[in-house]
Amino acid sequence: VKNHGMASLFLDELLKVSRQFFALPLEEKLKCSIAEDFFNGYGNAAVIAGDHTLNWNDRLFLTVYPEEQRRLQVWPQTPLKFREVLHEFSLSLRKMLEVILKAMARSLGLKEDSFVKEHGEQGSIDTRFGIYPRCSRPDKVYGVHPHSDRSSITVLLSDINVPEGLHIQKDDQWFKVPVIPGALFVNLGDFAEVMSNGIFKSVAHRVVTNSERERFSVAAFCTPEPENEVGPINELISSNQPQLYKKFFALPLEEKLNYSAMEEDVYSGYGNSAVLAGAEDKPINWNYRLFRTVYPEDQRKIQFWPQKPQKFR
Ligand SMILES: O=C(O)CCC(=O)C(=O)O
Ligand SMILES: [Fe+2]
Repeated sequence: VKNHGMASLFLDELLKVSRQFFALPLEEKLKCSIAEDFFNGYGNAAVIAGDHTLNWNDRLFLTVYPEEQRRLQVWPQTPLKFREVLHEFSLSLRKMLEVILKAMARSLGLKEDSFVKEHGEQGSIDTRFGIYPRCSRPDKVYGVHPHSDRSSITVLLSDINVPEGLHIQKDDQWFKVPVIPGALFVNLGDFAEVMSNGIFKSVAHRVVTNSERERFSVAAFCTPEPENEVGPINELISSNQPQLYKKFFALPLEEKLNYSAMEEDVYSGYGNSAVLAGAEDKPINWNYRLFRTVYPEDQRKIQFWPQKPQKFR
């Protein structure tokens, strides 16, 4: 995407503060270590060996929107301009997100604000600053494994000094994403696929490593409000286009009960959270939930994972 309202000089500045942050001594970076939410902050991507190739990068995650969810205690104080630049980036991202969601809706003949509404005013924007160090065995090691993003859209700024890094998959083939100075790359994520009832595809992508130069990137993941159980827009469901994605919590109770919490493992499963009345001034919990252990993989109880909606697993 070009003409996104962010000047080239500003994007250069964004990559510059990112480079400067990662160039700090480790003790300095560790001041921004992952916060108590296990998400915001500095850390490296999980390196899970086994028979998998590794992820080879360092990253700094910072939620920028809604503003009250910022955890400023892990926002870098050096370089000095970091916070200001990130704040400005967040304002531009908000505008860009709205323009893109509206354009996506129009392109499907929907009311302009269909996706904006599904997304909600308080949808989150999480930024991820990443560095992929030089790697002597690019044949063995990914920067990031093939995956799709959980976002509705992801906005990506790539290092203009490194012509190759990100690949996307189409028709079982991998394609290099070109790096165009001044442009941003927009990836559709899982929520775009769900909202559009499968018309938009959540694109599989990966990052390869490089033995010659390190690479930087800044990604911004835009995700619907967590309280919204997002589903396909009604107008996109018809007899020709059956609903591909259902809302788990909207399923009939009998169906949800197929995934009830299990006696031998009360943690994994669907059920409502304990309503502990007791002391009169304590509020009670009022929600439904489905717990499943996902890792380690050999502890998954796959027989109790929902088979509907089809994409759940
Ligand atoms: O660094 C990139 O080019 C993309 C990273 C990515 O796909 C991710 O963090 O989800
Ligand atoms: Fe991604």
